Amino acid sequence: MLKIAVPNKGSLAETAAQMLEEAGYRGRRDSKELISVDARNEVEFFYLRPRDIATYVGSGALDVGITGRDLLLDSGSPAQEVKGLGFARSTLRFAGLAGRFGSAADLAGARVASSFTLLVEQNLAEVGVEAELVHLDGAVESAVRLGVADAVADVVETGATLRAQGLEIFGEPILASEAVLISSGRDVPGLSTLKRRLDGVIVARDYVLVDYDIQRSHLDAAIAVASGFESATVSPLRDAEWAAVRVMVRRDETNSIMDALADVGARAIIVTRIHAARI
Ligand SMILES: Nc1ncnc2c1ncn2[C@@H]1O[C@H](COP(=O)(O)OP(=O)(O)OP(=O)(O)O)[C@@H](O)[C@H]1O
Ligand SMILES: O=P(O)(O)OC[C@H]1O[C@H](OP(=O)(O)OP(=O)(O)O)[C@H](O)[C@@H]1O
Ligand SMILES: [Mg+2]
Repeated sequence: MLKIAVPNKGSLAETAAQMLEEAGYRGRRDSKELISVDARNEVEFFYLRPRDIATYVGSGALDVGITGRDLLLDSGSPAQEVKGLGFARSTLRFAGLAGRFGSAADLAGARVASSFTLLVEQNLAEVGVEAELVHLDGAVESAVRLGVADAVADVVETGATLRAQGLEIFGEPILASEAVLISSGRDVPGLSTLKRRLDGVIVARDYVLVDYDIQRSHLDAAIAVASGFESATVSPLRDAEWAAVRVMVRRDETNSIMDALADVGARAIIVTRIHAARI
């Protein structure tokens, strides 16, 4: 059985569990369960703290897992990133009181609080800066106000949490992170199926189908707006001057593409969600 580590709480947990369900696996029914078996798919799920998942997978105790790229790299575990899963996107950034620091070089001799001390140490070593690291578990943005650090290195999505504490980002990003599928590096039965299924889930989440009718004389202009994943499906209509077109487009581009299609003469533009996909 393929042994899969899944985040049991925090911002990764819900979407990770949802993606596995959408991929056809049956996860736990009760949030108190730590292990659950999906006999039909021959997989066993282990619900663990996101920060510990790379340790379990890297040791070979479990075959694969879902965690954050930042957590994987900060763990120092030999587990390998298999693929990005496109959610929990964030960056690890330095921040300090407005105007206090201009770049990482200004951190020499300063106290830097973070939950990602290994990543920060490596980053500072690369730029040749020696600073004192203060390891904190979370709510790192409070460290400056409370006087335990001069600067922080923390996860930033919108930046709202930093701003609320009067902090400002400085320097280059330390890391761009997202949820990732990781593996122990062994090629185990069921892994390629899991990968393929997750690819399908990502496509179904990120793309929609757009159908429209267009006069053949405007077809090239419309295809130039959206050419499809491989190539657009073009079907004849009863009126030989018209064609029906179907393309996959990125969900976040849907409205701008619909506008551009309408501008080149497309009519009856219809957008449909994709339930499942194998690409
Ligand atoms: N606001 C956010 N936006 C996007 N990704 C985030 C955000 N906060 C945390 N992450 C990502 O989620 C992962 C951290 O998950 P984890 O469950 O350990 O922390 P958490 O969601 O902050 O929960 P906790 O309450 O235990 O701190 C990391 O990969 C991190 O980059
Ligand atoms: O840039 P923003 O959109 O504000 O999001 C970033 C914040 O979200 C997470 O915090 P969380 O709420 O998980 O608390 P934590 O610090 O205790 O982990 C992260 O640690 C940042 O603090
Ligand atoms: Mg957090």
